Amino acid sequence: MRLEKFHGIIPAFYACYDDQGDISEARTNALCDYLHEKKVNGVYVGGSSGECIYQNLDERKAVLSYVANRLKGKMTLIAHVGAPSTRDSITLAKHAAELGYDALSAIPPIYFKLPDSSVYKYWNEIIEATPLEFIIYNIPQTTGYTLTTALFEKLLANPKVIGVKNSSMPTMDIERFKRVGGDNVVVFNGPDEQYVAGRIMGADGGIGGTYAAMPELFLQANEFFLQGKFEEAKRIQSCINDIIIALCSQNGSMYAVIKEVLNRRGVNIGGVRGPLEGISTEDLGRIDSIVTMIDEAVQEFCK
Ligand SMILES: CC(=O)N[C@@H]([C@@H](O)[C@H](O)[C@H](O)CO)[C@@H](O)CC(=O)C(=O)O
Repeated sequence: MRLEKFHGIIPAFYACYDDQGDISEARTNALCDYLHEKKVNGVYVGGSSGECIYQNLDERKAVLSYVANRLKGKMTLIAHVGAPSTRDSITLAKHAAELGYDALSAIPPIYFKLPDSSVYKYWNEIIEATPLEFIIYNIPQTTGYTLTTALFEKLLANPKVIGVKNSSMPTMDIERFKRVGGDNVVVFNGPDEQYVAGRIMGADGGIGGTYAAMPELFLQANEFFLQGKFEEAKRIQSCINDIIIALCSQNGSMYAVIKEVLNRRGVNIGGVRGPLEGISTEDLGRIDSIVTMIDEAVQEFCK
């Protein structure tokens, strides 16, 4: 199937900084190699987890280049090119197209509350800027904008629009988008806490911010789903949720905690950029327990 390359487990790629807080090519490569080794289906580069909102245009272009240079031909590559202005989004889109990304994606416009007509125009101008296919990014909790099924349907009139990454919390939204698009579109589950539920409601896979901290568990959850082992899928999701709650309950932001988890797992990608909070001394001991939770879950479920 044409869209099959977008199915499965697609981690949202993290920002990889050096010790001074600048984008690091070497650390970006290390994260690429780690995810390739884990056999994930693709990566979503430069989205929320990529801290795109805290990076300038040159930095975002550099990240897109480093990842493409390392992973092109090895897995599916999706470039998130949403930026405050249409102009910058198009610059990023053209750059991603030159690098051979498989698809583009973008959040709706941020900061000003704009009408549907402006959102439609924004996405369409990005879509028309390159030959690449496009995945809409619906994440109302951070953008304040909720994609309706009516606008989704209107966007799907353009054959370059192949799906939606849905990060809103109700799994019903996944069911509704799938209902509108059918087999010709790919719907990604966004909230990692309900990966299994999202799959049951019609998602073809997921793009998630915690996948890279525990790729084995999400790959296994996906396998359980595909094999129709719903009891096991429910149990692994429950374990994943305990881990996500722990990742989100520290003094440091979730991304800072995940980066330290990765560090303990042998991949140093630096810290986070302010205003995201870094980890505290108190967090360090608790992060040991989170790593243990992940290791034990991998032992239990991924034989
Ligand atoms: C609101 C939010 O950030 N949602 C995340 C989730 O993966 C989220 O990190 C996870 O479910 C933990 O709450 C993704 O849907 C977005 C994402 O991964 C990205 O664009 O990087």
